[in-house]
Amino acid sequence: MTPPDQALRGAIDAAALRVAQAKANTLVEALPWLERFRGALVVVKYGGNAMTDDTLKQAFAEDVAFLRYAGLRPVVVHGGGPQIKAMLDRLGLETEFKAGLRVTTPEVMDVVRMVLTGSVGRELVGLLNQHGPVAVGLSGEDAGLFGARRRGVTVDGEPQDIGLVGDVEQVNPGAVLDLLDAGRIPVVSTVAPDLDAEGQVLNVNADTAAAALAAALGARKLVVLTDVEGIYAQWPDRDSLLSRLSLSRARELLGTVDAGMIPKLEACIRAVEAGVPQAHVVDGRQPHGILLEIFTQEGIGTMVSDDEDGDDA
Ligand SMILES: Nc1ncnc2c1ncn2[C@@H]1O[C@H](COP(=O)(O)OP(=O)(O)O)[C@@H](O)[C@H]1O
Ligand SMILES: CC(=O)N[C@@H](CCC(=O)OP(=O)(O)O)C(=O)O
Repeated sequence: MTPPDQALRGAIDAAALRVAQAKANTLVEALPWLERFRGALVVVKYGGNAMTDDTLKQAFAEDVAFLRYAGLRPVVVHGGGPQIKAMLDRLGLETEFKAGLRVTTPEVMDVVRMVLTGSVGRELVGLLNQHGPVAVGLSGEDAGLFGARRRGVTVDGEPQDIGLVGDVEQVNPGAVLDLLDAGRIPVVSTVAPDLDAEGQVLNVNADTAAAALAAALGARKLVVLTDVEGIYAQWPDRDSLLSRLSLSRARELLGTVDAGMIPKLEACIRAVEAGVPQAHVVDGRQPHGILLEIFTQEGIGTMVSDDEDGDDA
């Protein structure tokens, strides 16, 4: 007869095996996606409010490291609006947003550069490098990565000056490609030299910079993380979440989305127009949202593609 302690060990071993088998099944379910995306270049835009929680930051770093070790080539472009605001508050400087973009004086520009490149980028590099010496930070100023031109906005039909804010007009992706070829994860902050004023740098919205970079790199996907489930047809009606959007429907929707979603939707449209097959707006509050998007049939969030039959709106 089996002694009681051995019978117990048998039961525990069987339970542990079942758990291990479930894990193996999960890994095997990801196999078709691993095959499909092996070597694929994916630009992930991380920022805003999805970047303020420590647990979510760790999960983000795990996801990006996972992509790298699974054989994809992730590139991170980060924002840092809340972190810039916190530093401006500490310094007693006020700023306002017009059409989703920060009005940027020379004083504010110094803070934006210091926070994005000197603090937020450094922190992300540190988190990623907990998984191996893979991440390298750079800004749009490094190796001529970005060239930008000043832009204004239109509010209620009136053109308005917003100071040292630019749009990326030139991308020289050599430095990013060198890092990818060396097996690194580039982490890009979106401060960019002004093409019209030597020595001047401009504040570039991170969503639009991510789109420009994804286009220049010929990325397979652009994934924009945010603080809602995706793009809603009738914001804030929570029943109107869109899972797929064609380019033409996305362009129509631009007229109806508000503030923060404008640069994200614009970014998806620009990337897809420039040949990126799929651009996604994904909930960054959902731990491991990037993996859910890339490695599951259902995906999450909203996908913009040039498939005109691909609407669910
Ligand atoms: N149609 C829409 N679908 C989803 N969100 C929308 C829409 N229109 C406006 N929004 C707003 O856009 C916000 C996301 O933009 P923002 O706060 O700038 O994001 P982040 O901080 O992630 O960069 C959402 O929290 C929501 O309040
Ligand atoms: C011109 C402009 O608005 N630039 C942004 C750059 C950072 C950013 O885009 O950060 P999020 O992705 O976190 O919003 C800013 O100053 O806040």
